[in-house]
Amino acid sequence: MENSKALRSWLDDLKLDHPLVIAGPCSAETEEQVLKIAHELKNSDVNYYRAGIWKPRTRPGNFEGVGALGLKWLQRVKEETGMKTATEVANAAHVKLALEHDIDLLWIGARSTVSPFIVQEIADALEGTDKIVLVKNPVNPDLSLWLGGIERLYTKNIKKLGVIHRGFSTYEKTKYRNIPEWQLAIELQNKFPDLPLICDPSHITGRRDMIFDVSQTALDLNFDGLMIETHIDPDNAWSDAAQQVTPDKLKQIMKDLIIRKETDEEAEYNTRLGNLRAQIDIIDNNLIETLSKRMKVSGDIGVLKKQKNVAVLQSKRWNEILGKMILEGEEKGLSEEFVLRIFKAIHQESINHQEKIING
Ligand SMILES: O=C(O)C(=O)C[C@]1(C(=O)O)C=C[C@@H](O)C=C1
Repeated sequence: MENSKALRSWLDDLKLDHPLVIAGPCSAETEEQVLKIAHELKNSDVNYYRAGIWKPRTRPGNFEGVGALGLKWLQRVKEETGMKTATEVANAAHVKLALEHDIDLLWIGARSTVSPFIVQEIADALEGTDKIVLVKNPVNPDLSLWLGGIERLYTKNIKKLGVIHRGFSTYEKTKYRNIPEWQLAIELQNKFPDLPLICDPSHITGRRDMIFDVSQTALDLNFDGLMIETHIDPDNAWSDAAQQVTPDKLKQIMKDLIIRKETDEEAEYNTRLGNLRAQIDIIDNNLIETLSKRMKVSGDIGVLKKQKNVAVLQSKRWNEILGKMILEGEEKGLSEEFVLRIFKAIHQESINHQEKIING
């Protein structure tokens, strides 16, 4: 699959003057709940009304969705409010039912994207559809697997495609439910600049008080839209209560978000930007120069260690360096997380370099 302008034509055809918004409850619970939220969202920026009908839960015994019955409720939403509808599908049977109920947008969840068998089954069932199909990232940060999902759909002549970034699972405790790893989304944009890219801040944060900030970051990174879980009574939602917002809160978020343009043609802006970018170019060259010098010294240490038969990894020395650099970084306004990432990468490269020397 190659990038092409045609990939974003379904989005362009909507002629929106704001980011695409997909909102609605995590799960359809009752007909009344689904309709009540929908009516609250009717005259807002929401383009697609979402509701989970089949819910993949981490452990059995939790609410697993109302099933096909909920699709009828979504049909009523469309009839009564005019909003288009969206739901998650996870197998061929779901696809069949969703198409029979004229759901406008289907998405493949993170736990399905990890399995090429499931994605293929869904792609086969959707062959040639003119519905919009979005693929959430797999739970693990694997860009090829994510794009593989899109390619399986594309090969089945499904042309209204897009991706949803919902963050990645991690064993580490972080402030996020699923860490954003924005770098992956940036890489994806580099490969497929015209593939519509939606952010799901609800699953990234797992907490409603962080949704605005993550949404703003997404827009600053040129995302095309947002999927935000919205519930009339979030605290008493049957699933993912902590991350849902009320319809009023959603409207406020949409109002407060700043939408920035991709670039500006004004001459003074471009001159100043050009000057600053020239500075960045020089600094980047110096960084490479410095890193290469460091690697040469590391190589000399490797030669020395080889002569004396000493192990490559020296944890005590390494921890001293890390501690010092974190403090140094802090003084210079660099976050601990950033310093750790950079120096871990440098250390790994230094080890690889010495390994080659010692075993060469
Ligand atoms: O100090 C050493 O012994 C080195 O080999 C250098 C270095 C580094 O790159 O800073 C590399 C590997 C060791 O684990 C510790 C530090």
